[in-house]
Amino acid sequence: MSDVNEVLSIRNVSCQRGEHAIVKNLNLSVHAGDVVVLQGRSGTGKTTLLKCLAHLTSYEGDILLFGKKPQEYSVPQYRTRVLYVPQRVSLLPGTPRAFVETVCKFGARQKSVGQSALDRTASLTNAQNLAESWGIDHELWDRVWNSLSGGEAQRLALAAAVALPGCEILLLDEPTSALDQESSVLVETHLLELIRSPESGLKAIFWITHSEDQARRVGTRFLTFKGDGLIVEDDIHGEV
Ligand SMILES: Nc1ncnc2c1ncn2[C@@H]1O[C@H](COP(=O)(O)OP(=O)(O)OP(=O)(O)O)[C@@H](O)[C@H]1O
Repeated sequence: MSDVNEVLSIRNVSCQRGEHAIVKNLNLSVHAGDVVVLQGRSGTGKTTLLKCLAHLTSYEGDILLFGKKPQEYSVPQYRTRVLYVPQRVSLLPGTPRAFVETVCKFGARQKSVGQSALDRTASLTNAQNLAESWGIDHELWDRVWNSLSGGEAQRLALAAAVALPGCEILLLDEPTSALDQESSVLVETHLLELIRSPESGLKAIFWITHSEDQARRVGTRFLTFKGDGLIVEDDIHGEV
C-alpha cells in the first residue's frame, strides 16, 4: 500500500566502490518534517549516501521523490529539488551569485517552479538577506568561492540553498563544521523554523554531523554508519 505522507523513498539502495561496499541494501521512508541525522566514523559512507540521494553518483536500487525516479523529473531538475550542499564549497567554480543564477535557470525549465528574471532576483535578494542575518556582507556574493573563508563559504552556500525556489529536500554535509558556536546555532534555528513552517516548500533534511550536541538539537531521526555498508536507524538517539 502506498504511503501518502512519504516524501522520499529509499528502496534497497546499495553503493559499491571497487570491492568495497559503502552502502548495503538501505531502505528508508522519509516523511515531511524529518530531519535525518547521519553519524558515524570518518570514511563510513555518509557523504556517499548523500551523493546517491542527489543522484550525483551511481547506485543500485531505487530512490523515489514523491514516488517518481530522478529521470522522470529530468536529473538537473531533480537535483534542484533534492539539493546537495557539499562540505567543501570553496571548490565550486565562480561566485555565489553566479551559483544562485545557474541553479535558478535549471529550475526555470521545470513547469511547477517557473522562474522569471524577476523571480531570480527575488531568490538572490532572499538569500542575501538571510546570509546577512548570519553576519555575511552583500559584497561577498561577488567574490570567487575559493577566496572566501570556510565559514563565509558555508553560510553563503546554505543561504543560497535555502532561498532557492523548489528545494524540497536539503542534503547537508557537515554544514556548520567551519562555524563558531553562535553562528551554528543561528543557522540551526533558521533551518528548523523552516522545516516546521507550513508555508515552506522544504520537506525534509539529511544532516551529517560529527557533533553529538548538534545531532540532539536538530535530529528527529538518526542513522548510524557502522562501516562495511551497514547503516542502522536508532529508535531514539543513541539507542539502537
Ligand atoms: N570516488 C571514489 N572512489 C573511490 N573511493 C571513494 C570515492 N568516494 C569515496 N570513496 C571512499 O568511500 C568511503 C566512504 O567515503 P565518504 O566520503 O562517503 O565517507 P564519510 O563517512 O562521509 O567520511 P567523513 O566523515 O570523513 O566525511 C571512503 O573509504 C572513501 O575513501
